[in-house]
Amino acid sequence: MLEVSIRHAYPDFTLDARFEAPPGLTALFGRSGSGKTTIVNAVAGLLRPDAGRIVSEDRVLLNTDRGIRLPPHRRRLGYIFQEGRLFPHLTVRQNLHYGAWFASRRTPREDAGKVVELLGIGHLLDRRSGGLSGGEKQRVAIGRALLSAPRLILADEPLAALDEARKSEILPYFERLRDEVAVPILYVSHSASEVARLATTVVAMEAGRIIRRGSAAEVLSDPAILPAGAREAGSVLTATVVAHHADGLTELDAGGVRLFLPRVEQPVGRKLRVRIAAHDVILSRLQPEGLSALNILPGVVEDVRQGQGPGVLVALATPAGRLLVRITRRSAAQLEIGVGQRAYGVVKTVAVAPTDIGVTGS
Ligand SMILES: Nc1ncnc2c1ncn2[C@@H]1O[C@H](COP(=O)(O)OP(=O)(O)OP(=O)(O)O)[C@@H](O)[C@H]1O
Repeated sequence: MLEVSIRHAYPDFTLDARFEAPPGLTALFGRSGSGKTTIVNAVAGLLRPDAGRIVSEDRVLLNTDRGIRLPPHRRRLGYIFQEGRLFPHLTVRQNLHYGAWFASRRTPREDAGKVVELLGIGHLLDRRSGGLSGGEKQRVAIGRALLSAPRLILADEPLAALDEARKSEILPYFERLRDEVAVPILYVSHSASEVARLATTVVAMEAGRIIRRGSAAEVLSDPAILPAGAREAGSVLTATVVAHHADGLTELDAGGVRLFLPRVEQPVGRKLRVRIAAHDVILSRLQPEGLSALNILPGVVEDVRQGQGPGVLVALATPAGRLLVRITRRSAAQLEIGVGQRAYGVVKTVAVAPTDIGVTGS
């Protein structure tokens, strides 16, 4: 458990944030300038906040009331930056050892083997890190952070510098980190899809304050919380793999509703989290018939929220969870959408991208 309570004033910005991060991956989520990096820097010990208390796994890292402030190197943190920050002239093995050296021999030798296996970097050990791809570098950077035997991992926008293909290569390693390594992770991101895929807990920030804390499904599907803007709005449903069909589709069960997605390479019985972008859902007041779309979720309208632009965000309570639908104001008026009405959300199978489907952490 990580407990953070920080107050800090810059000339034009005041941070006043308090939250707890339980085990798993806690995403600090908010738009640029909301204060995410300021929090990470305070936890890392790189920023001396005006006032605050930070406790990681029962170790007090900072308590300004009691004059306690551990220096950065004694905080036992693993740091994963946006650009791997490896030593390019050293081999992967040497870069990894650097992490272990920092831990002053606290990492048992067999752990290094486990980390190398977890991240699939065994074949890269003798390569110079300068010659690796962006995705490979980032895997080594994760390994180096892990081998420093950290009590907490800080990851500040670790995927932001990667293209879409590299992102989808790295996301499963962060899932493994979350599910297989018992070290809490504080993960900074402004990407709703990344947070939907990885976060056990989401701490949403705006203008230096925490505006919401909860599970990815709860926070991201709250129409009031759209730090990334309405374009990124979407919901997170939990579903279980039921069958793989010969026509290339995977059938899922989401709270009793059948969903069909392009083939998902996960075994039958596996629980998944599926992000569905609000602009990929069609809303219907009547039960649709004769449609090509395979996924129809019945529900009740819970919330209708007008944005500043032409869009309206409708939250639909369905047996599969809360589904967000983005429609135009005109459609909302034509459909006479109102809270309490029955409606149907229609999701095209091919609208769900592979990066929007991940395994659940718990
Ligand atoms: N050293 C500083 N002096 C003055 N203001 C600062 C300083 N560092 C950060 N700020 C201000 O604090 C605010 C929050 O910055 P911060 O980097 O924490 O935001 P962020 O959410 O991490 O944004 P981003 O995603 O762009 O990094 C910004 O308005 C920034 O200009």
